[in-house]
Amino acid sequence: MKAIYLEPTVGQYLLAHSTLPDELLDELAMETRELAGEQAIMQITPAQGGFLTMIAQIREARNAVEVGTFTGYSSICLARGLAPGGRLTCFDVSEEWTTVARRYWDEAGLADRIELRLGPAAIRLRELPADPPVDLAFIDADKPNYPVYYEILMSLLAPGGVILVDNTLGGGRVAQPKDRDEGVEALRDFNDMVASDPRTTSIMLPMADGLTMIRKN
Ligand SMILES: C[S@@+](CC[C@H](N)C(=O)[O-])C[C@H]1O[C@@H](n2cnc3c(N)ncnc32)[C@H](O)[C@@H]1O
Repeated sequence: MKAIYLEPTVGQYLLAHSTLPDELLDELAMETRELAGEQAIMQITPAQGGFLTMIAQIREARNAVEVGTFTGYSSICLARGLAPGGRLTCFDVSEEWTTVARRYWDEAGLADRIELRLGPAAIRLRELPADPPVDLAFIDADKPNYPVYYEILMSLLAPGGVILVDNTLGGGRVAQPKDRDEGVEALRDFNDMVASDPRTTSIMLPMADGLTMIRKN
């Protein structure tokens, strides 16, 4: 989703003063628009992509997890930031979209670092071993299951490990108490739960549609 809290000119200025996505990511974004039409909005923004790579680099991530892969943009950004020998495990229900992701992992030379597990993530995440612990996770799938993904990942996360969660502002609707839409309420409950979790420190960033960054103490 686009940056909804910034003037477009300011958004363009920020991007022009950040490391830009390479041709492969631009090509993937273009192909996703052609294949997925309006659904292409599910893809993270270039600024978020750069941020994911940087967090993975700073964290020196060796065991990363992604919930919600779609055509692969965010997974490529995460995998590029992994420490040498690091691995990314991706979860998604869609064979159709992840076939595109697999092709781009090959093109990016990342296929040996990424494993895809197809199926409902609420079930498949539970198959992950506790050892080695997860040091970085990105949640960007079906919103009603965010609390489930969060709890499973918290149980697998190393101390100092980081979880990033996308779309936590729900188009800004979470901040409008009169909006009682079921999906908005669920997101609001999730945000309240994260903010009051004594096991973590967290910050909500106004990046794209809201990106929450959570660190396990
Ligand atoms: C917002 S898109 C992910 C976008 C991706 N991070 C990117 O940057 O391109 C959400 C993805 O979650 C997947 N998804 C939806 N429900 C799911 C579930 N129950 N378990 C696993 N994946 C699911 C969808 O198939 C879709 O590919």
